[in-house]
Amino acid sequence: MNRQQLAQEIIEAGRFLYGRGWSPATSSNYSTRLSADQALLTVSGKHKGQLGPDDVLATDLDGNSLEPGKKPSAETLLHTQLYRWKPEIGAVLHTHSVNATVLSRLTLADSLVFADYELQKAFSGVSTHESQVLVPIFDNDQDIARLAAKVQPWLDEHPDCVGYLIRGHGLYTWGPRMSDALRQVEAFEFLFECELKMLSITQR
Ligand SMILES: CSC[C@@H](O)[C@@H](O)C(=O)COP(=O)(O)O
Ligand SMILES: [Zn+2]
Repeated sequence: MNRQQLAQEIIEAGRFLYGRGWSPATSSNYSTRLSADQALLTVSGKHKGQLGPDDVLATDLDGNSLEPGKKPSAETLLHTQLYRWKPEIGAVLHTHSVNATVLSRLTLADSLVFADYELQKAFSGVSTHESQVLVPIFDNDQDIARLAAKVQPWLDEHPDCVGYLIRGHGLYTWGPRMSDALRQVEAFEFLFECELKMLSITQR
């Protein structure tokens, strides 16, 4: 796919994710792999339901902008570290849903586990509800380089990781194509909602 087509995928992802309420108030950032050593990312501060072709920019995989004049996403390093981690990753989505925000604050542990949900099979590499999907929760940090440095060892120790939460902030997930990353956002959101409903019933 050429740059124009990749940009269009980001624009359409933004319309969908904003429409579902998972990217409110200019929050979130999205990217696709542009080449072996470049990513195409959303420009910082844009309304994600109203992205246009100029609202993306190319970066190298160290997070440096290749397009002076455009401000890269504040969270660029969290995208580029994923492209460096695995060459097969082709798209990364970061969202800010109510459920991801609330569940990551309610969970006092450093991770949550999904088990016995059929929908777990929407995640790459998961073939049965009998598996366990471990999702780490990192404390939020405005210093994104410091946050990325905490995420990296987890990724290296958990090569099957399908996504992670930042506490009180949001979700990161990824896939070979944009459609895979979008499917995983939907799966996470379904499971976050189930977990919150279960908590509200069992803690009564
Ligand atoms: C509007 S608050 C959300 C931001 O602080 C940030 O977390 C975010 O997701 C968007 O940052 P951005 O620089 O636009 O990519
Ligand atoms: Zn964010």
